Amino acid sequence: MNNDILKVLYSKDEIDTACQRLGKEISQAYAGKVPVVIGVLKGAIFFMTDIARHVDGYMQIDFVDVSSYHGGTSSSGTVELLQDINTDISGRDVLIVEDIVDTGRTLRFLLDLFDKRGANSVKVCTLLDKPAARIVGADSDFIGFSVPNEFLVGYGLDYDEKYRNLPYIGVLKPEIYTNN
Ligand SMILES: O=P(O)(O)OC[C@H]1O[C@H](OP(=O)(O)OP(=O)(O)O)[C@H](O)[C@@H]1O
Ligand code: HPA
Repeated sequence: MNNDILKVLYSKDEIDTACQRLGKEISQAYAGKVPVVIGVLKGAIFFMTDIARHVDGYMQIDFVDVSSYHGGTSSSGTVELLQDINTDISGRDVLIVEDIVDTGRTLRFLLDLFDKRGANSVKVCTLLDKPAARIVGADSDFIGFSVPNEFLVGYGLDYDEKYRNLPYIGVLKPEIYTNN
């Protein structure tokens, strides 16, 4: 285990099992449809590619890059659109794929953006949901794990751009971010 990690919250096997379950739920929800599945960079890249392989049927994929955490463990409060999707989503069924919903600000921003563009439906799949940290209302339709209000890293989630490549999700030792 990486030395900066206090404890592993979800192992690679537990994440794989959650991806299989969510893949089934999504396959059923979109049976006969071709959703536009939009991964939210950068955190959701690992989850997006894993879950897509558990969904039956056709899908189109795209990515959007937004950011609101600038190196720290708390949201700046402002969501910046760094890179937009290339797909025309008017009349389409959109599935947003997130690694984590924390304050809800990022998800609220994306839900409003895609609604304004005339999507037929916009649903959300998140691996992690942190309800105790919610500041802005933003609900997900497909949820991997409901997590405690702690700062998590691994499997896409970073602190200061580090730890994204850990194969598990862990709690970062508080001294790592309090010393910086
Ligand atoms: O619910 P919120 O408080 O808005 O937090 C959730 C968002 O924060 C993280 O992204 P971040 O802005 O850190 O960018 P990154 O994915 O590139 O790390 C995460 O990937 C979510 O998109
Ligand atoms: O717990 C978290 N860890 C990493 N990035 C995040 N972005 C929002 N919440 C988190």
